[in-house]
Amino acid sequence: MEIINLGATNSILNQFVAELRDVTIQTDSLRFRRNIERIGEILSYEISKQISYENKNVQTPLGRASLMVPCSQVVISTILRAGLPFHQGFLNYFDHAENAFVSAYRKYKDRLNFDIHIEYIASPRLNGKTLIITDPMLATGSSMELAFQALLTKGEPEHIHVASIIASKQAIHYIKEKMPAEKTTVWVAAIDDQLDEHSYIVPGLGDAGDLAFGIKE
Ligand SMILES: O=P(O)(O)OC[C@H]1O[C@H](OP(=O)(O)OP(=O)(O)O)[C@H](O)[C@@H]1O
Ligand SMILES: O=c1cc[nH]c(=O)[nH]1
Ligand SMILES: [Mg+2]
Repeated sequence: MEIINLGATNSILNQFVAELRDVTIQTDSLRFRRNIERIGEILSYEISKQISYENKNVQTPLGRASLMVPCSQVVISTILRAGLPFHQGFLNYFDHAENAFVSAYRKYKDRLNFDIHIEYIASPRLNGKTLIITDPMLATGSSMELAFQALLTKGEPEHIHVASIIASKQAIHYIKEKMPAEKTTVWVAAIDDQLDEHSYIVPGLGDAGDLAFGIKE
């Protein structure tokens, strides 16, 4: 399984990640959502280099231009709710893509222990398609694994791109074990070393869903 950490190369991407993490900036929820969206756009561009292309002739006012254009059938899927602005970033570029949505939330058994619950899925058929699963945070990796399992009930994708912003080292190891190595590529903007006792990424950025949409009851 290929793991691509785009934050390891200097680019404007890291300014957006820094603003997501910064306690003095991240409370501006409009900027927080927009930064997530912008990172979605950057990851889309990078992922677009790995899909299939075909030749197309285009009639211009002055002649015919021959160029290579994407021909993969792309499905952008997102894990609610923090994934929503990230999804929009992908859709800004893959504007012809089909879309899928999966819900996942942590149901706490006590203060520290939880199970991930999936209650909702809306997806097209996935057979033979390029599936991009977007979620800004990969903490334990469980939400990603279970969302992927839920999506598999809709068919077998040809290739899977897992797209995230901050992943823990633990989540990277977990995803490597749980997802098909031969046809999964993982794209992240940062890999952080630790999880705290609540399974939040450290240093991470806090709770992405709450920062984007407000604290839930
Ligand atoms: O890797 P995991 O340990 O499963 O954690 C990561 C999940 O946590 C966040 O969602 P959260 O459960 O906070 O829901 P929310 O987006 O509604 O806030 C995030 O968007 C992932 O889906
Ligand atoms: O660090 C984390 C872990 C789960 N969900 C988040 O939003 N942040
Ligand atoms: Mg959350």
